[in-house]
Parts: sequence; C-alpha cells; structure tokens
Amino acid sequence: MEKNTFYQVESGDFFVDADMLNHLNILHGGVLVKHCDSTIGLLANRYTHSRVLTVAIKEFNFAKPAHVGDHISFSVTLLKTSRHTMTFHVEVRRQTYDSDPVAIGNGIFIFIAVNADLKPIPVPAYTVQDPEQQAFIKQIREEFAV
Ligand SMILES: CC(=O)SCCNC(=O)CCNC(=O)[C@H](O)C(C)(C)COP(=O)(O)OP(=O)(O)OC[C@H]1O[C@@H](n2cnc3c(N)ncnc32)[C@H](O)[C@@H]1OP(=O)(O)O
Repeated sequence: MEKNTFYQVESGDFFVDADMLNHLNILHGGVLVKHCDSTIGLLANRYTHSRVLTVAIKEFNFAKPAHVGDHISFSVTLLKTSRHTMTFHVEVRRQTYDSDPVAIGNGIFIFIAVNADLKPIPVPAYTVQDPEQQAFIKQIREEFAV
C-alpha cells in the first residue's frame, strides 16, 4: 500500500538557549508550546497551501524538563482532517551531544485553513492507506480521544 508522505514529519528543531528558561532554569513551557505551534503551523500551511490558524490546543503534556544546550526536536503526525480543520499530534524530544533522544512532551493541536479575511475554507481530504501508518494514527487517536 502506498505510504502517505505527509503523514509524519520531523521538523522545527532548536537548541535551548539561556533566554528560553524560566525561574527554575529549565525550558519555559510557553516557549516550548510556541515552538510546537509554529512548527505545526508551517506543516498545516504546507498541507493546505493556504493561511492557517491554531483553533485549539486540545492537550499538552510536559513529561520531562529540558536544559540549556539540549537539542529539541518535533515529530508531527497529521491524524485527521474535517471540512475546515487538521488535527495534529506532536511528540517532543530532547537530546544532548552524548545521549539518545528522550521524549519530553506531547500534545494535540488543531489548525483551521482560512482565507485572507481569516474565514474558514475547505481543507484537502486526508487519506492514509498504509496499514502501519493507519495503526499508529489509530493508537494515537485512541490514546488522546480525538
Ligand atoms: C499559529 C497561530 O498562532 S494562529 C493565532 C491563534 N489563533 C487565533 O487567533 C484564531 C482565533 N479564532 C478565530 O479567528 C475563529 O475562531 C476561527 C476562524 C478559527 C473559527 O471561526 P468560526 O467561523 O467561528 O468557526 P466555526 O465555529 O464555524 O468552526 C469552524 C471549524 O473549526 C472547528 N472548531 C472550532 N473551534 C474548535 C475547537 N475549539 N476545537 C476543535 N475544533 C474547533 C469546528 O468544528 C469547525 O470544523 P469544520 O467546519 O471542519 O466541521
């Protein structure tokens, strides 16, 4: 079965700087969510070839802290579309120069395609035929109830 090339994308990675920390000297949660939002927004934009807006962050889990110098990366999966929206899952990982990647967070972001007046417009239909991709999407959708 043909794999959907848009299904899952690694994108938006960055290194934690000192000016991204909170008062506890760990990566500020808001900074992390902002990076997620921007990363997923770019993918949503590439999927629809239109303007997009975040319409909801359904869930975000901060599982582990990140520190200065950590390399943060995102694995973004398009789970489903509706008439005007795209629902994405994101897994966030951190890695140092001498360690394996560690999952530090995850979440569900919903984006909407909009026109120049910021009014909703239709999103291209999303079909996944590859059984492995379908199984991953099913598992995530059940886990997050989306
Ligand atoms: C990347 C960024 O930072 S963007 C900046 C942050 N985002 C914003 O400022 C967006 C502000 N919000 C808005 O402008 C408006 O709410 C819009 C344009 C997103 C939606 O406007 P409306 O026309 O009122 O939306 P409406 O209620 O008709 O819903 C449109 C679609 O969004 C979906 N939707 C709306 N709210 C939600 C929500 N909270 N959760 C999930 N889906 C939602 C609806 O189910 C509907 O889907 P469908 O048409 O595919 O079935």
